[in-house]
Amino acid sequence: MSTTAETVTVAPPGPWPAPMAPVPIRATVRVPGSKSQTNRALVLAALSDGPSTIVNGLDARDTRLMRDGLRALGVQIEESGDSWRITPPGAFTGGTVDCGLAGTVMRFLPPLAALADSPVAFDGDEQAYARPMGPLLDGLAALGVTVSGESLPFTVTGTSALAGGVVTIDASTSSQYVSGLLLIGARLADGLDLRHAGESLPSRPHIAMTVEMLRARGVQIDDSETDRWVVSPGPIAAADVIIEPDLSNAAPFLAAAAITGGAVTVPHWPSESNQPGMRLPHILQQFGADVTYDEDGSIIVEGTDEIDNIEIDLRDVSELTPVVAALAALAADTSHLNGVGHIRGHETDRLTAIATELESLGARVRVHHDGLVIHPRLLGGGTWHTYADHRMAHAGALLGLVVADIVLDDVACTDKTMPEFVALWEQMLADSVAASTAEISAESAELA
Ligand SMILES: O=C(O)C1=C[C@@H](OP(=O)(O)O)[C@@H](O)[C@H](O)C1
Ligand SMILES: C=C(OP(=O)(O)O)C(=O)O
Repeated sequence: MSTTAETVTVAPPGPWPAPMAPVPIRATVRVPGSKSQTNRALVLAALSDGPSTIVNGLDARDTRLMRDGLRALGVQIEESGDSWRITPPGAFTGGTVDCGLAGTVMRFLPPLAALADSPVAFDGDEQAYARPMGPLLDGLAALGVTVSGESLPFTVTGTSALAGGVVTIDASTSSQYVSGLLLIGARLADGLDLRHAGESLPSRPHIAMTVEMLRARGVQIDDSETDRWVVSPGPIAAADVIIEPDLSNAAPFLAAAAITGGAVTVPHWPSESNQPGMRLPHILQQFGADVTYDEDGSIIVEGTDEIDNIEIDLRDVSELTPVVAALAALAADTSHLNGVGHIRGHETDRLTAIATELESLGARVRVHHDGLVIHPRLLGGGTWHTYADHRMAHAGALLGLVVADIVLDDVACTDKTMPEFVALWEQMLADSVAASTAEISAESAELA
């Protein structure tokens, strides 16, 4: 039997004892659709010249907030199973948008609000007030939009007739400012000539994803110069799209095979994608796992008897950091995770959260301006705080497979991008036990 997203339920709030793996993990896990693609597809559909359909869109808190936010701006969204029909309004209306803790909502919807015919008020979870917004809001102000506030909560008062032109921002704290502005670039009278001037730019594959999805809808973008994107004015064509599985959300499942000497298969692994999870096969190989693909397009990760330490720059794929850090805490020697200073502004300050939680289990961790140095030690059980961060929950669950008595203080935060996480995880364990039992029975039958 394979573990699927359709047959599962959302985890209740409260403590969750992370189950240990009684046998090597061996399962097939179908992960739901990509958060990043879904929320881009929704925004692009709202900006398009006609109705669009999204199939296999992720149904989770971040994409619910996006759908509700778009509805507040006048967009019509009809949901029928895993097929959503999005009809853009004649003009975006004013209203109130709840961003929750979703970076894609707080960074992609203010530019749309700048096109609305009346003010749009943005709010979110209290924890989201700490997430950086300044460069995006300054970029909107440079376009002639009135913005009150520098972080959540704030109000955007735009006009449906923005001129556009040259805008320079410092996107070193999030690539999402660039993506958010690019999404509306074609709708500005003179288009958009967006430049990044700052220390360094994280998550470039996510910007490439934005550019690719805009181009697929007929938008012309010149990105031949580093850190500059020139978007020509013009219509954004409606399009019907199928969303890929969320490869970053496959990370804890694939890593489960790596740390237990098992084998996990994830179907529908794309041969090409701008999702950061495309780096996972290489990362898991660096940790010592074997990676193969079958003829049906599934990836298979198999653990070996060792977990190697690694030195890695995760700047492009920083959302993988919590799971990579958990693997590093189980490795043979010290690992260096670099290029991720900006994840202090993710769902929580992830550098501090990872260091605090790993140290509480017995590891030694040094936080520096740009990342983490993780010294593995014999780990013991304890409370693993998730800080409302879905990927901290993934990391804690992963460690719990091989370290006894880890209890996650709250696993309901996985609802942010994968409400099925606990059900999929528990099914993965049940499937592994069933696979081992079947193997033992087959061996006994052969011997008899
Ligand atoms: O555009 C996107 O969909 C995302 C961009 C990245 O943000 P940062 O550039 O802030 O890291 C990534 O970490 C986040 O999970 C999703
Ligand atoms: C950083 C993340 O999310 P967000 O889209 O809220 O920035 C993440 O999912 O790891």
